[in-house]
Amino acid sequence: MEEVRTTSAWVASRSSHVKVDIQELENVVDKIHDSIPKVEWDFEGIHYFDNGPLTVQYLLVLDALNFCFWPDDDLDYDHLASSLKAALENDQSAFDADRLQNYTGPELRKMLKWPRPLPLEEERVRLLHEVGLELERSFGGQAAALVNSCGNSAVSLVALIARHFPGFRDHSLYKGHQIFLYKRAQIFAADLWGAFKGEAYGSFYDISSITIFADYIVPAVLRDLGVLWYSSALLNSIDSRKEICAGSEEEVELRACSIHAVEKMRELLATKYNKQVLSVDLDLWLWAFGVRNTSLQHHRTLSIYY
Ligand SMILES: Nc1nc2c(c(CN[C@H]3C=C[C@H](O)[C@@H]3O)cn2[C@@H]2O[C@H](COP(=O)(O)O)[C@@H](O)[C@H]2O)c(=O)[nH]1
Repeated sequence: MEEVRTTSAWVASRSSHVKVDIQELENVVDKIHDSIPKVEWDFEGIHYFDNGPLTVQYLLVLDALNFCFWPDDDLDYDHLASSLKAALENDQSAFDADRLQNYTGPELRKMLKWPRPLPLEEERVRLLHEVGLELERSFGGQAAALVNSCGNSAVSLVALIARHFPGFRDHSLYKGHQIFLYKRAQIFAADLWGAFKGEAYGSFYDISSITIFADYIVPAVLRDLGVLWYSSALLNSIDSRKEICAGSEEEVELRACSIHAVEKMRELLATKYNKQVLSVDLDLWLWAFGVRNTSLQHHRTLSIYY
């Protein structure tokens, strides 16, 4: 994920709406270095897990739909994860590749037990079809086969997903440069690692290469911690719940500076305190803090990527 790291750093070195406050970042690191909060994967108890290939299929479907909940005040990630789990428990073939290719919007809504159209529903359906079609065409219909072909490398898995599934190619243009963020592809690797506790389908020798997952929760937490500084215009937009356009400088800076800030935290933990920490662990700590603190305002961007 060198591209994610270097292109995010590139944005952070030229950004004007968002800045990483290195002094505040150091203060946070000084505070947490001897008791880095560890949050367990599935601390909520909402995910499907059977220790086998069906779990891999479930996680790929979950992460294909893991974006943009905020337009509906009542919808959140927990609801998605737990309703997909219930659907699979009720019908073990619900996520078979041929079934994925045929869901309609109303059927998806029914599966998720949601009484009204989902945010970006047509996109969600299209992305499900894309996953089903490509799984069938290249991996015998099995997400587990996709994972098996990456040689226990999370980096290869992310690259493979980006190559096969256009909907996972999370990138942006910023001042003419291509910036790679790969939120859903990376979170799929991290979910496997977390669910299978680093064994079997979750065994990756290079899990430390994964960065955080630039969504709309983590930037809000980093702002709350003082690690990210926002311009007053951006602060106003976020606090007044104004939509921020996908691909705008503000949006790219929010996401890229979040990635860069957490990479800097890791670096400091290693150089100042000799502590080797994974971005995946820092991400889960920050994200869990963010979703428990519902008063934090987050940026609102219509996007299929996060
Ligand atoms: N950075 C980061 N972003 C994450 C997650 C997760 C869930 N990961 C699971 C894995 C193990 C744990 O047990 C978690 O359950 C979801 N999101 C993002 O949050 C947003 C949804 O927010 P809200 O509208 O409040 O539900 C949306 O952009 C969604 O894509 C994460 O881990 N890291």
